[in-house]
Amino acid sequence: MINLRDILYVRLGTRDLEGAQKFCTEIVGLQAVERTADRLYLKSSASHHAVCYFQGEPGDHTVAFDIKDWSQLGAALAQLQSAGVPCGQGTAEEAADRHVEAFIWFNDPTGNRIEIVARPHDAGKRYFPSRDAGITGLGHVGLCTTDPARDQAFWLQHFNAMVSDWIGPCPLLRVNPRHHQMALFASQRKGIQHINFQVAEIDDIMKSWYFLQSQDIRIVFGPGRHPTSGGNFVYFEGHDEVIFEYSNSDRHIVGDLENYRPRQFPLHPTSFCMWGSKPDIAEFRD
Ligand SMILES: CC(C)c1ccc(C(=O)O)c(O)c1O
Ligand SMILES: [Fe+2]
Repeated sequence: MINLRDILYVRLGTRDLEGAQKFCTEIVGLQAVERTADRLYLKSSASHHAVCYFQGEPGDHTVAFDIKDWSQLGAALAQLQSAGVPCGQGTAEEAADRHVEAFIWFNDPTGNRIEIVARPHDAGKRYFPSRDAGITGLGHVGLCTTDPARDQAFWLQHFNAMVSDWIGPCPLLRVNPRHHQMALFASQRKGIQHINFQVAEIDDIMKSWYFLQSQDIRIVFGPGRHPTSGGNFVYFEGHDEVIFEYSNSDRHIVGDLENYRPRQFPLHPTSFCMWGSKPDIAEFRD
């Protein structure tokens, strides 16, 4: 069993680093901490970064988690190798690029690239954005899956992942008490469907909703409230058509875990939003 602690960063390929920087700083409210000819690092908390854009193909996505016990990184790689999972160890140069001491990578059954990180670097400077979106940190990703049941079984077999709730066949998975760090999202493709940043309160959601409209940003869902995590939310389309979500989900799964039963919500609009907002998101329309 590989014990993960939390989601740490995402890496996104882009052909337009300048556009990514403008959108993420001026619209999303992330802080650019480092920029080179082919890299852009953006932070949302005390961690060195939550998002790294690299010069490359849009759609080339990676999600990273940190491991609870860094001394178990080698054992994690051995477990994945013996199970026949495509995987490998990052080089020292690749680790430096990620601002971590060490990492391994693997592909999930859909083909999503996931990294497991040991001793990620924190930053000496606190998060200080130019736009106050109320962000408190990276919350979760919506990760595309071509077979939700298969990929759920993969995550439950190898990791400390647990199902918090299902919407239709799609599980909301957690590796710590927060409601979810990953929402497996039925799709025909691999990659990240949305990136969630947690914000402090509902006022931040509504203030951003007005702000995003004033900037002609396409709102694709919300404002609304998820019955699953309980979070208020707004989703909007960003650079390279990646969708961003702000939410203030405060549901934690704690207490008598032996008897916790994930709730099964039907594949119906009310399961996505209890206020009646309708998503304008490709995967929902298919
Ligand atoms: C629409 C997606 C899959 C979704 C559903 C529920 C929650 C939540 O409970 O917070 C999300 O964050 C989602 O992104
Ligand atoms: Fe989400």
